[in-house]
Amino acid sequence: MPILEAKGVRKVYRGDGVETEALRGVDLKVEAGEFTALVGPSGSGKSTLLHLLAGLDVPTEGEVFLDGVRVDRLSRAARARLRLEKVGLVFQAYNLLPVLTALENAAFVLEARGVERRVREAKALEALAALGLKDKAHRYPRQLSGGEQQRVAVARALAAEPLIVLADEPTANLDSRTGLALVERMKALNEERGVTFLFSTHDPRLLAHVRRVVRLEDGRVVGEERA
Ligand SMILES: Nc1ncnc2c1ncn2[C@@H]1O[C@H](COP(=O)(O)OP(=O)(O)OP(=O)(O)O)[C@@H](O)[C@H]1O
Repeated sequence: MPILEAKGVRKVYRGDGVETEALRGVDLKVEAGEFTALVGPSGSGKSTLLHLLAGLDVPTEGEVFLDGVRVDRLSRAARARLRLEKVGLVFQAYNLLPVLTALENAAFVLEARGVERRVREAKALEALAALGLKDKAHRYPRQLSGGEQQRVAVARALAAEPLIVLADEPTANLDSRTGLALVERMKALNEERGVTFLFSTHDPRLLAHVRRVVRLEDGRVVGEERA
């Protein structure tokens, strides 16, 4: 059974009298343990597909499954619960909470899951350290640069040790050293803990490690390569 699946997915955005068909019938299966990249030109539907697979939004038509559960039929609250248990998100739009420190942000998902303070802080600190942010753990987001804030968001996704990580351009805005550290951390989680990764990227450092590349164009899957 695939861990992520989109079947005949269409997504139409409606607003201001304009309709945009962002996805035009996408079929995609991702098996547990994959380290897969979504590529394609700007506007091809990569972010939309990641949002639907994460259950952040629902398709206009078609079906979406996450670890065997049909997510597009669930309520918003049930989708949020499923995400909390199983999915780490690295999306620009789901950023840090300004009133929490980097450490508290990185520990946030674990806290929501009811993990005790000592354990969640140790895990959050380890994730921050792996991304070169140990000495900034007690700063608030406004005291961090944009790239540092993004690394905290990545630490939050990884600290929770989810089954699946969905990420939209995770290495964008990172300097080359940090970008590489992130790629290595993702790869290690994939190989050592079997975490499934699906991410959009243009980054050659990240593409060098993927075993499968799915290409989207104009809302459709137009090709696939396996290394
Ligand atoms: N909330 C929205 N409302 C209306 N149209 C949207 C919305 N989000 C995305 N779109 C449109 O849907 C299409 C697909 O957008 P999407 O963000 O999924 O592409 P993308 O491949 O991730 O692009 P990029 O690489 O630039 O991030 C585009 O035409 C975009 O303008």
